[in-house]
Amino acid sequence: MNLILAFDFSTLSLSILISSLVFLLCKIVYNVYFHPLRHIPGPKLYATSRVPYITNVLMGRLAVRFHELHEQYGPVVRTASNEVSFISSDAWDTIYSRKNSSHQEFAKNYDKWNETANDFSHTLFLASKSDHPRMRKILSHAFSDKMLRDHVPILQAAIGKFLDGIKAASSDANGKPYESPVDFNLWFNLLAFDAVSDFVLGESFHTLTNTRHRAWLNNLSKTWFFISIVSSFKSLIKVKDAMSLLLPRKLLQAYVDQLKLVRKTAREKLDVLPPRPTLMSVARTAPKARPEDRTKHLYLSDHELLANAELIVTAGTDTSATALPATLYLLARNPSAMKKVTNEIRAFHSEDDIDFLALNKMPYLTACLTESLRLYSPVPEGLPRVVPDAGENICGHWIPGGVCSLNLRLQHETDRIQTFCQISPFAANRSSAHFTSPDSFIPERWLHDDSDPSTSKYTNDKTHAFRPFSTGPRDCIGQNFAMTSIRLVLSRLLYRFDVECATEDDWLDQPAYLLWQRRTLAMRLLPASARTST
Ligand code: HEM
Repeated sequence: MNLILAFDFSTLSLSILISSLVFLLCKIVYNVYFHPLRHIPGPKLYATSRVPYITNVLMGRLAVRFHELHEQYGPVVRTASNEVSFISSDAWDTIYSRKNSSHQEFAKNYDKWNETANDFSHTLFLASKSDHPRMRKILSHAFSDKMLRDHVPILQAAIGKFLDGIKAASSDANGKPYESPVDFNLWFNLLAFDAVSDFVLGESFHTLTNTRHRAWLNNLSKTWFFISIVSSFKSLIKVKDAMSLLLPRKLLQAYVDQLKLVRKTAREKLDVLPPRPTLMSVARTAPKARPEDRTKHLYLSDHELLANAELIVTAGTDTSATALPATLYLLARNPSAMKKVTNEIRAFHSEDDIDFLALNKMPYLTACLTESLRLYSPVPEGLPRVVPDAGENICGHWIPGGVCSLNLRLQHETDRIQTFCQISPFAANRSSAHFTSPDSFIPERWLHDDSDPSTSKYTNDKTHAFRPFSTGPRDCIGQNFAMTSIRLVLSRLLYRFDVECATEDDWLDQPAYLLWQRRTLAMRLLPASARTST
């Protein structure tokens, strides 16, 4: 009897195993040879399933791998069974700017992102097609030119603390400055966090001068790592509460606690009229100033305002905190660019002259920052979108909307497997089809100076494919804030100090999990006078 049972059990297990393998094989054969995306160029391995894609996510190599695939297969590549990656300027317009046959927005993949972070579903970043325009309209008041100009003095005060902080950090045990390397990755992170939180909440966490909240910044980049992993798994298998299942409890707790701190501070600001406008106060008072908007539902609920305050502190900090060290590092590695930019900056009579308007007189600095955003886009990975159900023609390729698994007739909407498309800013910006010498730091390519023969070989660069802040209705709302603050920081830093790399390490070579996992950037600080300006 036992023998019969054992036989039955092993036969059953074997049958299940064989059927699963046959099913898997059929699925692979279907995906590669019969799937509607079968004509899209790309490696067969990537067409089989999402597994190769997720393997790259796990290794932190997704952006780099996309770049390699585009170099090999051209501007359109099938990167997973149901996903296609693009890099061209036309693709940016079709996917992100609604310049497509139906003028439809390609939706974000809400399933993938939801649950991955505290309350992001109530923010601009994950707002549905119907909620997004309302939120964006209200919050864009806070990113107006006037707001930005009014915020500059606050930013300048934070930059002053940053400059004092790095000088102190360069001191040896006896307090003698310029003796020890400074970790610019850390210091730029502190500055970005203090500056953005002051802009959003009207209160800085003073991490530049106080070590109390610094642990959070560390946790933040670790959290991007987990959000990236969890969201990729969610695209493979549907798991509920994936974040808390997969994230180590201690890390999840640290992250949630700190967001609570931002949330608590934001909540205290809800009904306080601050002495100067902040993002929260502007977003809060905009509908009151225009009562007619209430009828059009142009307001943010308290819950939405708090969730957005958290999002913007988080999104604004880590992106700016990547662009700053990357630009400084690239300048330090390229002495002729460093010399040109310091000459431009030090042409000002005094550091006090470097203000909002002065930035217009620094075209070479702007070109250096732009070139750094090209080489080392702070958001390197793809910005995935769902192809509308009716399908769309993207760059001459018909990309169908959701298809049914194994092409069986759809019985239920849930049988539909969505098709995704995306552009990875890193792959678009490093493409040899777009840029001459794509891996070199050449700020001159952005200057378009016809009288300078050294720039003429870059005139054919396809600069429209370069969109580090994305494009269309969901592009980066903080891009002017970022460009202004980064240039102010770098110009005052390079006015006061010379900076040199303290290691031979290639700092740009680091993994990315949604954002780059930045490591220590050790640099030597010297007084500016040590450098000749000719
Ligand atoms: C160099 C710095 C920055 C870069 C490269 C950058 C890049 C981007 C990109 C590519 C997106 C689109 C994401 C997507 O479509 O999935 C985005 C969205 C966003 N960014 Fe930035 N960002 C930067 C700085 C900032 C700053 C300083 C803030 C705020 C203070 C900010 C706030 C946001 C917000 C709220 C969104 C969502 C916008 C929406 O969905 O309407 N970013 N950013």
